[in-house]
Amino acid sequence: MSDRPATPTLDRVTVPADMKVLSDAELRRLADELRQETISAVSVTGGHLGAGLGVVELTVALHAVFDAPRDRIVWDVSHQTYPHKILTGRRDRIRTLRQEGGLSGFTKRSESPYDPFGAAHSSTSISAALGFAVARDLGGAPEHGIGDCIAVIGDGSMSAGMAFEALNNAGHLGKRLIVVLNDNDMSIAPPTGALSSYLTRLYTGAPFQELKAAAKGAVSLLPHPFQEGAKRAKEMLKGMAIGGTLFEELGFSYVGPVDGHDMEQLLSVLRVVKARATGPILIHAITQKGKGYAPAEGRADKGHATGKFDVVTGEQKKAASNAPSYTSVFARALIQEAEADDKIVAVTAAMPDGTGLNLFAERFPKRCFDVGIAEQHGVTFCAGLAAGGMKPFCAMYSTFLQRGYDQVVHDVAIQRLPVRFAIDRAGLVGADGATHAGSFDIAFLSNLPGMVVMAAADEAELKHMVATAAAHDTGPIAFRYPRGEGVGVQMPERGEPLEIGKGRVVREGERVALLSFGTRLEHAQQAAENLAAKGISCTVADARFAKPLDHALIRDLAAHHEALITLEEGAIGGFGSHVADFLAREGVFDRGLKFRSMTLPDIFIDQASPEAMYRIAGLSVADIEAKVLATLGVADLASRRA
Ligand SMILES: Cc1ncc(C[n+]2csc(CCOP(=O)(O)OP(=O)(O)O)c2C)c(N)n1
Ligand SMILES: CC(=O)[C@@H](O)[C@H](O)COP(=O)(O)O
Ligand SMILES: [Mg+2]
Repeated sequence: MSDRPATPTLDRVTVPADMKVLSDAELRRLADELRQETISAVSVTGGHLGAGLGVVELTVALHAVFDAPRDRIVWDVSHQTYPHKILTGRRDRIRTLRQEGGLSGFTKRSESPYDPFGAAHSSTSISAALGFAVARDLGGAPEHGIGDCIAVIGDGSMSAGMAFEALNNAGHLGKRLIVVLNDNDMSIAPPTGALSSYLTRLYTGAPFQELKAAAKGAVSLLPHPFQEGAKRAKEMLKGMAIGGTLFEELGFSYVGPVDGHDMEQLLSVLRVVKARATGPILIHAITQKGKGYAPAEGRADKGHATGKFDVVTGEQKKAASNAPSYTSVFARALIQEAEADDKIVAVTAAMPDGTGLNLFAERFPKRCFDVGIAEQHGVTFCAGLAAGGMKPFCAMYSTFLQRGYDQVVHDVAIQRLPVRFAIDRAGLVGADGATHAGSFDIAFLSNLPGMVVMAAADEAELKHMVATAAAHDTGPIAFRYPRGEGVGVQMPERGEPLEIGKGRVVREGERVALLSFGTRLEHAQQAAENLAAKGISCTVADARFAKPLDHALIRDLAAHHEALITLEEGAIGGFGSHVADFLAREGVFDRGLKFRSMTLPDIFIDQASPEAMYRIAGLSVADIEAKVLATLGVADLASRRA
């Protein structure tokens, strides 16, 4: 008969308090079951798999030793928190991850008291945990108090400036603060940079190997009662500390490296740290991304993110599409331009695959730079490259470019340097939700003097915009395009530079002008078609530029239509606002033009399918039709939305 209990250990744990009665052996079993449950859940939802699998033991050990939610465990990025969610009262909803109305794929304060801080962008955890520690010492949260403050940060996220700003401040303040460096030697892609090499040296150096072996040997020699106890842990900890690390120079005690999959080691070290830490302490845990699931371990990205998959084979279920992705169109167009111009270089901040620059790097390894998770540096690095006579394409997701905004203003725009911003994931992105939506770039770029801001209406337009950016040497220029596949239009052989500040009319009509900026054009055309069937004739135009605006086109549309409606997949304050401002200055409203702008609403939209998000945003075809009808005051103002 097996000595395995009939009830899985995981079924006995709803919240971390349930783990306090488990033995170390049971905690080990819990970790195994948690790993299987994580794989099973992600197989039906899709999402971030590899990072969570790599921290299963760490998650169990942290919750076993510390007392969340009083102790604040702050997960960096938080794409690795599915196991944490399962152990903190959310197992019954774990198969709703990243779906509309379901659990977020990241930590979220409104979702659970066990998520003390929301994240999704990287490298914020040490700052936030330090904030909690200082609040604790100043008597914040008097109802329940604040206990230990723990940041769990990956090696990739540690490369960002923000993480070092926080270490610098924490080392100076000297508060009791625990940082767990979860080092799996991976970012989304293999990590680049000198810090990554340094971390690798810390755990591959001979002294560590000897210490690790010694610690392991010591465990088996100890009498049984000590094996799970603090005494052995204390000894182990003493043996494993290596002096003189960068972290110690910054004022942290450094513990490690520890094997982040060895529950014995983890529990021992965490218990001692809990019992003895006085100031800031960094625990260096070595883990493996995708651990325990062969298909993830075997993939180049270690199962970083996945669609729904078959658990047995690891095979992903893919939606069929004939159109190329915008990302791949951008990458191929840039390669074409770079073949003709050796001054073109490309920069990514740790997103080579996501931005398509992996393809560029294969073709031009010396002209492609992955700067790590360092958007601020990436932007200013591009400014330097441009000042030095190169033609840099700074390829970033809209949401991550937010982090480099001061650099866009101060280092690029004010100096009028010709940095080309290729802005991927512009607009709503689906399952990653509000943290990853590219909502603000039109607004935050279009208000900068001298900046050219374009949006591609389809993949052919994107190709032309890459060519336009390559040819534009007199100042900064940006072009935005969304996540996912293009419209399926005929692709030109080569991109042709567009005339700066010139839009185009794609459908001639009479009563209403729909002026679109970006990929809403397809929906505007569909709405115009539907409205034509109802006897309402619409002109549809593609603005192409939010800056400079095509004044002649806008004047013409305003002069010859009863109503003008702008469309964009961006927050208020962007294209529509600039058009409205222009029309107001021209006095057009005084002459009775009916003007409306359709933008993203003034809310953060949670995760959902892209279609649902457009519905929530009020930017679907039906919404456009309803807006036209309501603007004209036509009887069938069926929709409540308009
Ligand atoms: C500011 C910012 N830039 C880029 C990203 C995209 N991103 C998400 S996870 C990740 C890799 C993080 O690596 P690491 O911290 O080592 O965690 P791991 O996935 O290896 O567990 C990146 C680049 C992000 N979330 N935030
Ligand atoms: C956690 C994170 O920031 C990335 O993994 C992001 O989810 C990638 O998004 P894409 O799938 O759009 O590349
Ligand atoms: Mg990592």
